[in-house]
Amino acid sequence: MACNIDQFLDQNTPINEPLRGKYMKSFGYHSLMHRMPDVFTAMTDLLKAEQFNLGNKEEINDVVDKLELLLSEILNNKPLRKIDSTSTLSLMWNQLLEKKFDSDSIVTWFETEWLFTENYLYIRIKEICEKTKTLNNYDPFKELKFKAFNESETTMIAIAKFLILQFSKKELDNINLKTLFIQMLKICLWGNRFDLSLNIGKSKNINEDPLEAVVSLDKYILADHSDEIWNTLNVSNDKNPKIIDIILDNSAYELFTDMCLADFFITYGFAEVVVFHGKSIPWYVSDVTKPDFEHFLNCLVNECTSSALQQIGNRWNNYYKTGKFKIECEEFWTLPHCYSTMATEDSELYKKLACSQLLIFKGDLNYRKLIGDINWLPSTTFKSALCRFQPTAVVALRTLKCDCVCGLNCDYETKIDENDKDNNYRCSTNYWQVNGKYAVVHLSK
Ligand SMILES: O=P(O)(O)OC[C@@]1(O)O[C@H](CO)[C@@H](O)[C@@H]1O
Repeated sequence: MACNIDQFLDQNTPINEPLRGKYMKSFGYHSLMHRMPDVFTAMTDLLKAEQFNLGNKEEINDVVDKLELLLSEILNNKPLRKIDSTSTLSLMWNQLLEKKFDSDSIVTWFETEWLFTENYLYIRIKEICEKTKTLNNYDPFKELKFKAFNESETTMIAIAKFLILQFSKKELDNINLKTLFIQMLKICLWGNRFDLSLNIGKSKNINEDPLEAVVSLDKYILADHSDEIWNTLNVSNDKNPKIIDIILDNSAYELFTDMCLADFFITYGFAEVVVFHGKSIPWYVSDVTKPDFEHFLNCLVNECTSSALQQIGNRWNNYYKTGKFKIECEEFWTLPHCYSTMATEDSELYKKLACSQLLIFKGDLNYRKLIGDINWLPSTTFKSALCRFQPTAVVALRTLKCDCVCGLNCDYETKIDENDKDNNYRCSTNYWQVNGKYAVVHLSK
């Protein structure tokens, strides 16, 4: 053990409490103590490989040393410190750190709320790169995100061919339109399984048939509001222009599925504009930045050999050029705030989101921020877990990768027992919350 274990409790996070790494049976403890070394190894391996491309061996070695010191700080549960940078985001972080230092007697990696310290990790990584001459805009995860794109090409081609066929049909009656919507919604949901921070260093070839997967995976959805979301989409209101916002998660395959869903909204008139919200700095290994978004479109148009992907890529690139697809990377998404504080912490963003028909939050980290990273009782309703965050209709599409969940039907344990009765990998009581196998489709309006 790298740090004083007296500060740790051999239990899970207490009910209705925020997740903290000090609870040794929690995913936060496992992530900080055992997953972060893998994330750091992946970063330093990529940097060492870059030495021969960037020709700045000395500076890269210095960054590698600083990353190793940062990892040692985490594993030894050291106190957090302010960010040594003058960037706008760093100054915002330093205001939050000052408040934290004033309010909490102990501010360390494992004692402080895990949501805060895990988000803080990525601004510390940004600080290390920012202080260099040749790596100040370097994305330590870029190569991993590019590789993930190549590993998902087969499945993307299958979906592209399916979409082109659907879009070629003149008219879809309401039943077929709803069927197509739910297929796109669930392809988008399951696109969240492929998150590099969980599978760091392991290649994740995605070869499944996405349409078959939507059917076979339905039994792993523990709360499914797809029908209610469809009904909400069909309720007209006087908001103009019709905008739908997708708060993004991971690049590569997940981003592809997000754009498929966005194309459905544009093609069938549910939205005139889809606004994607990305991250302003490299985040959680595979989260989408604006360079990732534009690189992704460029890959589809110029690097793929598949005519279907080129056709879809040109279609989406045209949406992007004509303003039907927009990407915005507000600082708020790379601060540690739970979304229930958005109305006060970033009232401009809250007002902007209030103009939307629908907000679709993708993935686990967004979900955690939606529900305050609290260890709710699973039967707690999604609406109450949002703690009055409701700028407009809110959807969460999330595969469970972290031990906090809400809004589950009373039969969720029966479902899990039926699904996993033959598998002996039930290594812990909350294994189903952290292995990315189960999912929720929530709506609050
Ligand atoms: O948001 P995503 O990409 O679906 O998942 C983010 C994640 O990998 O990071 C945290 C653990 O480090 C968890 O929220 C989750 O496991």
